[in-house]
Amino acid sequence: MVKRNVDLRSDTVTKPTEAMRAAMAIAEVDDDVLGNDPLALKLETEMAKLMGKEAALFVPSGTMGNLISVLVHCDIRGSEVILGDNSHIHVYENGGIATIGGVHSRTVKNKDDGTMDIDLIEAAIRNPKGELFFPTTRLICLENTHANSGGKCLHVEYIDKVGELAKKHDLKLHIDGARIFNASIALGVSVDRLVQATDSVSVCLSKGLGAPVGSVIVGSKSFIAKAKRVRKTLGGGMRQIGILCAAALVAIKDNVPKLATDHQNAKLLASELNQINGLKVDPKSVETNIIFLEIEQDSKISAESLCKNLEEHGILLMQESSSRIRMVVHHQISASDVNYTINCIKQFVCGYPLQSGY
Ligand SMILES: Cc1ncc(COP(=O)(O)O)c(C=O)c1O
Ligand SMILES: C[C@@H](O)[C@H](N)C(=O)O
Repeated sequence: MVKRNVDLRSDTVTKPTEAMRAAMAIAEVDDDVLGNDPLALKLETEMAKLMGKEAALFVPSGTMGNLISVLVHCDIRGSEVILGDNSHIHVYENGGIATIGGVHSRTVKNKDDGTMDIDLIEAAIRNPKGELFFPTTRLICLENTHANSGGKCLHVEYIDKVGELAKKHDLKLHIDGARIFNASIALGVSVDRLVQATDSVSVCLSKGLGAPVGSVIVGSKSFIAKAKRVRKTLGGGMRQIGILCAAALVAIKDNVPKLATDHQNAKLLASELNQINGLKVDPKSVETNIIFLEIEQDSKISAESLCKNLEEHGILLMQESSSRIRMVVHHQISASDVNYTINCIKQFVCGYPLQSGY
């Protein structure tokens, strides 16, 4: 069997396509801090329209997109944000909203479907009468799809309800939409309708969309004007970013249509994995491109030994714990790569002979 490279660590690992590189090579550029980079303006205009918001801003990363959004909404010291205890902002962004923004986090438990119970969100909102003791709640953050729940989609009805709750209490609503296009395709709901109730969204260009770098935040003109200042303060104002925006424009055109295939390949991988003794995956729980695989307790293998063995076959996975592995499918993973991966796993876990033909 011919060894091949199959990188399932994340959808952040994709390499620019030839079409992206060609667009980058001929990109017309200017100084974006001075507001003149033509492809940045084109990308921001296109993304604002796609997301149904007044304006957009290119930022270097999804982490910075979330940080800027929270800092704009919570621009008064002593502000508090309600967010999921298993959300990316709370778990993987170095507590930046606190360490840099002085914003206090009030977590609500994320349910298995990535949502937070709406009654618990409302209960977490501080009573203004207690202002002598309490921070002031100013923002609710959701995440769609929800990565740590396995790429679960938050439905538009739920987002609308949280939006109504935010309005009722004069709060803002932000969505970490790193994979919002995955949610849109999986749910069959347009992105602009999915985020209609929000005040801001951070959209990753460099995940499922496959661009090499960047995210875009969208919101009102006033929100984006403030966001541009915070971006500059954080050192995120860059110069000839048309080179990056050129690739992003290709990514949006070429790769949004491929997300459905990513989801199919993830479901194929999950259903095949689930048939292997000692491994546990719930194929029904795979809604988009992320799979969490559990190694059963009495299994003779561990997550570490499986990852190590597969690495020898060119397959890269993300080990989450001694018994848990994450696999993320993207547009540079084919059905044949999935079958190759399954073949290698079967050989290691069950001792099946490696089938040729891959
Ligand atoms: C849900 C989610 N939000 C935000 C981010 C941050 O994006 P970046 O890695 O570009 O900072 C990631 C992962 O990278 C993510 O999975
Ligand atoms: C690990 C995390 O930061 C990244 N967003 C990923 O999903 O790979």
